[in-house]
Amino acid sequence: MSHQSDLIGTDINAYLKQHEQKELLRLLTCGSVDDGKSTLIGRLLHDTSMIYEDQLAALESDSSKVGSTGEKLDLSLLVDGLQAEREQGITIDVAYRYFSTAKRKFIMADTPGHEQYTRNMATGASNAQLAVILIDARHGVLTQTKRHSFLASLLGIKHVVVAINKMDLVDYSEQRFNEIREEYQHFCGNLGLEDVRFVPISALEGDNVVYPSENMPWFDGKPMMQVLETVPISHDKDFEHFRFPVQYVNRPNLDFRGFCGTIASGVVKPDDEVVALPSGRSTRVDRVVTFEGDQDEAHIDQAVTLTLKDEIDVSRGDMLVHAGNMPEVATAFNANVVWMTDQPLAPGRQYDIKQGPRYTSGAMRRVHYKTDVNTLEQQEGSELGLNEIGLCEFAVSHPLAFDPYPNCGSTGAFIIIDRLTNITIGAGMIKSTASDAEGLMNPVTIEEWQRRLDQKPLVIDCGGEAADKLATALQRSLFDVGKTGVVLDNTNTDSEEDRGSMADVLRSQGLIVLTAGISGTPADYSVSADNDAGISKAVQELLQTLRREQRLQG
Ligand SMILES: Nc1nc2c(ncn2[C@@H]2O[C@H](COP(=O)(O)OP(=O)(O)OP(=O)(O)O)[C@@H](O)[C@H]2O)c(=O)[nH]1
Repeated sequence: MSHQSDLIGTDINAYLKQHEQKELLRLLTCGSVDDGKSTLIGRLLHDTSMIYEDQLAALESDSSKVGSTGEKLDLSLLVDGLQAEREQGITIDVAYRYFSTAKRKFIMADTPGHEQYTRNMATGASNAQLAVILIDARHGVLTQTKRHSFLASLLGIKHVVVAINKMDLVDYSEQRFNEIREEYQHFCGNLGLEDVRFVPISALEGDNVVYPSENMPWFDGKPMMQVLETVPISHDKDFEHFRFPVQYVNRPNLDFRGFCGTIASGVVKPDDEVVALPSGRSTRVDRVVTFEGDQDEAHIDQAVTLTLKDEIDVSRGDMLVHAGNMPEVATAFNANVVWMTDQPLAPGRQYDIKQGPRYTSGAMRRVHYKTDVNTLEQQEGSELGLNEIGLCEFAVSHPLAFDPYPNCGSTGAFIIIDRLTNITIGAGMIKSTASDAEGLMNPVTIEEWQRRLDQKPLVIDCGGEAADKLATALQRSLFDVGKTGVVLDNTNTDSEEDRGSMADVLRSQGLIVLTAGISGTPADYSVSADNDAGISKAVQELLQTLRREQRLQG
């Protein structure tokens, strides 16, 4: 390789340490056919001297034989693996390229741009922090540009670099650059992209890719590589909301029981009060154990083992969170779904759902709307076909603890798996909790409910500021001990009288009815909470009361 740190020759350990500590940026490149994506990637690798000497020699020889750039190096030939696949018509996947500069490490996902590869782009984008959206300066903003930008916003990518390429073919015109920038800003206004930067480049000539362009003195921004090296990504991390999905319970002997996983967000310290979800049981952290020994603190992205002060029941897939800082917990939710297989996502069909280490089964209840990826218009529909995207409502058989996807990508995302083939057929991003009460009408869960109609009937009135959340938390805890609850909230019925009679009907069927902040329902129990900490306490107290009165076994 032409360039490398001098440290490699003198102190390899110091070099490795330095490399390990560099910040990692995951990025995605998207562009339409012939926008110059391959040339840009080749140019980035070439100008940062990330090409080995023998690769360079092969590139020179290939360029003279099959290149499309005359005398010049055809840098697009460097990344032709993907193109070769395409010519042969075999499955196009996401190609990942790894490179580094003195400042950062990069993992670049290179995805094909055509609409039929929407699912590939979703895969490549799923953990990207930045998207490079390529525009051909001659053509301006195209349908594909809009589709790529929509997907980037849907998948929660916070930083977008709009690279306006082939500036050499428009005489490096400032006016053309400004036109395209305004056009893009006009349509992306609705997408909620937080950080959008524009760079005029020529991938072929190397203008503003790694080095500032002498041909565009009017541009006072940074060349693309400098943007990639300096975009502030550490602020994107959430150190506030502690979420620890348990990946494995480590019990090497009778004296040690640790919960292993990677911290999805937030910070944890010994003695922190934590709640295990979905059970709602609370305790304190005893130790934060790592390969390097016990730590005083661990934070997002670190793989750790936590031990707890009390022997509470926590299994793989459960989540530990701080008391007073709870995620949503629900068996029904609304999520944006990208569908990735030929057989459509249809209501009522059973799928496996995997959210982090948690597996459950579930079904889609209804499509709220589908989004046309080209026009961004919302359309009606009852199913999602291959490469379609829509907001759908799901019901799952085990309560999931999650945050809305824009708040926490790790806990708000899930994949949908075909039960027979075990293949991932969809990707979902949770938007909000959906009403569990509607599950009563759902053919998928009715059997489950009938199986559980053995409990003594009761109605619990959940009041206070956090009535809805309290009802949902209680429902989840009841479900966990093998009972089924139904939440009646304001939206289910219009009048108090209707609510009263609906509660009676449900009760007569043996279901536990939870009413959230509504009056007029004769209740057996009344619980109240105003905040997350109150909810956890109220749930515990009610469960204890029900157990004491032998209305709830176990
Ligand atoms: N003049 C000029 N030509 C460019 C520039 N960037 C790329 N090209 C040319 O545009 C053509 C397409 O470039 P590629 O890099 O293969 O484009 P791509 O987007 O990767 O295309 P696909 O792989 O087909 O999706 C090639 O002939 C490139 O040499 C540029 O900045 N200026």
